[in-house]
Amino acid sequence: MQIQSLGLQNFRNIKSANLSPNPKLNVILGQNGSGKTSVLEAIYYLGFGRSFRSNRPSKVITYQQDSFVVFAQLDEHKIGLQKFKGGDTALRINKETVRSQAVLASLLPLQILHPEGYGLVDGSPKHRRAYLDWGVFHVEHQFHAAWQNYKRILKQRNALLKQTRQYQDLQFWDKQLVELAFVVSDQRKKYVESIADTLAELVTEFLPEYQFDMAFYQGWDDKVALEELLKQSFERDRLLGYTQYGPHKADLKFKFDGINAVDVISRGQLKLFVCALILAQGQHAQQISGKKTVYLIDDFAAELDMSKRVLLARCLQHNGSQVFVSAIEEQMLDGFDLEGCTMFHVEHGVISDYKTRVKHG
Ligand SMILES: Nc1ncnc2c1ncn2[C@@H]1O[C@H](COP(=O)(O)OP(=O)(O)OP(=O)(O)O)[C@@H](O)[C@H]1O
Repeated sequence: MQIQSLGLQNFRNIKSANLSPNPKLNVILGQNGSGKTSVLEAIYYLGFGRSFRSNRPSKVITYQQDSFVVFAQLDEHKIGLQKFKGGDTALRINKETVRSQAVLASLLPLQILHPEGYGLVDGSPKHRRAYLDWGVFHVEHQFHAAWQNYKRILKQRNALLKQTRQYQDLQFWDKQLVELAFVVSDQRKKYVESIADTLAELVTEFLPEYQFDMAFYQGWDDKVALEELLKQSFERDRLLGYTQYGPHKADLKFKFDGINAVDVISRGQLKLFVCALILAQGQHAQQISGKKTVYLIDDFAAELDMSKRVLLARCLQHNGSQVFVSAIEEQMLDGFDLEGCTMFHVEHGVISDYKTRVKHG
């Protein structure tokens, strides 16, 4: 998948911009606070319907404006998103209004690497579930509906837990919940198995000093059937006011030399590991669905020594995907082959003076 053109209106300090990105490497250069990350954030909005650095859309709309707009021409579709101060969202594909962000997401597989994004390893399990579900979503078409239905029924169950003292009142919901739990969990399990080799290869390349291992926890222990477990834990669930077991509690455990990743690796190694995780997903999605992932890399140079910058840059470029990378200065991009790339200069929210480097020979 490629973004052939990108338009922004009233997005943070960018009043208006129309860009024609390079099908391969796009470099976004600018001083601190110029608006580089905002360009990545705008693209991210198209793929995820939210920001990676603020959960309040009103913060993203340019001061004194009522909405922001981001639109892009992809290979075959034109997609657009408008967010209003009051919280409403309008989504469009080829000028038609669509209701679900999932439709846009399926057209634009996106991955991001940014300094606050290491929650994938050192944050709560919800980050790792989101990672897992991105992968399953892009290769298993039934997954999204099953997961949405599961979450809807779980909400009903949790509401009922607060109202009843009798397990019988929950039985009807639990039957449906268990059926959906198996669909969701089986697909996640298969996905983890299918991505394991690609991920292990990348981790070995980026962090050869460690023996890497990944394990999937589905959200409950297989020793007891989920239906039975829900019944057994009813009293405790009722006291807590939520359901303790099920796919909503799934997690991925990453270990290096048998020890939890967070207890072993440094910040720079964490960045490399997160990069291995997102590259593995992109490569796998491409093998299965043929769709290429677009990579957004914020502040490329931060926390990496030169040899690692070279390694990472090569990996990103050899992937053949479209990449958007931000940096303060061109010198910080050692490792990237800049021939043929497009450079955008951002200054006080104005994106200009871009040029495509001429490819020689
Ligand atoms: N809603 C808004 N309206 C107008 N300007 C905003 C809004 N939100 C943030 N800004 C400003 O937009 C600028 C863009 O910041 P952004 O994070 O994109 O910069 P950056 O180039 O990535 O900087 P850095 O290198 O420091 O990360 C900042 O100066 C910020 O003050």
